[in-house]
Amino acid sequence: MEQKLVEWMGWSLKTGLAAAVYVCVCVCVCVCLCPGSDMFVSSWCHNVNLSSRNLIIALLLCLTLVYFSYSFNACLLNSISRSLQQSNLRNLLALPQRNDSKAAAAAAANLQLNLSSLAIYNSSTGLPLARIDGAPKYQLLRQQGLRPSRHLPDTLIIGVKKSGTRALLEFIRLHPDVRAAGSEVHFFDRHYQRGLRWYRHHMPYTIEGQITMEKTPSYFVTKEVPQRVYHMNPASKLLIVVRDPVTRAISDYTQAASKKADMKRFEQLAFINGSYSVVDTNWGPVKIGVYARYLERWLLFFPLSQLLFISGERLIMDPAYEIGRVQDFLGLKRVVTEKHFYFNATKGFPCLFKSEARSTPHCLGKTKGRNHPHIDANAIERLREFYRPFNNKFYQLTGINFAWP
Ligand SMILES: Nc1ncnc2c1ncn2[C@@H]1O[C@H](COP(=O)(O)OS(=O)(=O)O)[C@@H](OP(=O)(O)O)[C@H]1O
Repeated sequence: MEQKLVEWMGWSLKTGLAAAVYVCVCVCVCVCLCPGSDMFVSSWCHNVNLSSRNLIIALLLCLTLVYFSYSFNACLLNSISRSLQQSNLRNLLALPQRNDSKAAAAAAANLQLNLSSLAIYNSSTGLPLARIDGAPKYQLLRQQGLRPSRHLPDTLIIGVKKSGTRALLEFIRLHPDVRAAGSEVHFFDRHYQRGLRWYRHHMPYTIEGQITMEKTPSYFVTKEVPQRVYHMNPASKLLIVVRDPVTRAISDYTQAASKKADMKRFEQLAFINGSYSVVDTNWGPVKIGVYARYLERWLLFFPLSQLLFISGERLIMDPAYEIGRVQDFLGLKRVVTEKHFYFNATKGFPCLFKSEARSTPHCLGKTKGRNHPHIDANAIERLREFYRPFNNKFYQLTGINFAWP
């Protein structure tokens, strides 16, 4: 709608200016040709002889004719070319009917044309209206009458940090009906005061029928977030990747240690007083693993049916299985299957044959799937003991036994 208005304004301005210039020229010429006119130009005009005046009148008539025939033909050609483009696109996408946007999205994705960014152009001025990331499919779909626009997310990957949230996002966004914000937006925990308009602006362009997704793992553990998400959309779908809390804590620590050279050992930070008897439940990497505690807050606002729990361990062992569950949960056709994945023995993780961003086989970045430091087996055992009752509570709340040791 906004775009239409801008296009219309551009067109009116252009036409208005042309008309104004044209009227000015006509008025000047008429004043010149009017015998006995006492306007300020008349003295100059009286110097023009009669045959020249006739010539000027003929010229003016010709100009008027050219102007009108140009406007008419431009209009005609425009509408012919638009209908040709539309029928070409329909053939290209083999759409069953004009408004079948889901089929359009899927077919367009099958075109597999890769451009990292593209601009939407104003059809009359030729100037870019907005830059969008995506592929030429959006330009084609726009010509088809399906205008890409930004929407607030319908689905959020809310956590849990270091459980495989990036892998989940990269895998699910292979689906042509899923479009996701590339980086973590942190709207509900850090930027909430900026408002929903700001948030929407950080979302990718989608067409009707596509799901908008965002992942920020800290949402799961931030107190205010469940209520805020509920206020945005009580029907939001929430994806939660969980992993054995002990491995998760070590992964969290490994990431922190990679940024700080003089970081204490994991065992020193996870326990109070240097012995393995008292677990430091205030230390972030340990605290986050008490999943049941955070889940209870979410369940105050959302029914279990709107939450899907994904096993971080299974996402590594059998990504197609977990992605299959996610597609079912989101009401999507199972498009992402085992054909999309291969196991990279060097990395030790599943990788992708191709994705929206790259058409060659690739793995997640080097910050995903790091080598963990050696941790004392007694410390690990003590932590397992600590988490056991919380894990059982979590199994009870979710109705899933993740079988963590
Ligand atoms: N396919 C694939 N490739 C690489 N890594 C994978 C994959 N699937 C899951 N994982 C696990 O994801 C862990 C990182 O989790 P997150 O993406 O949630 O981390 S973050 O919270 O966004 O920082 C990461 O943790 P670390 O092994 O500690 O690096 C991985 O174990």
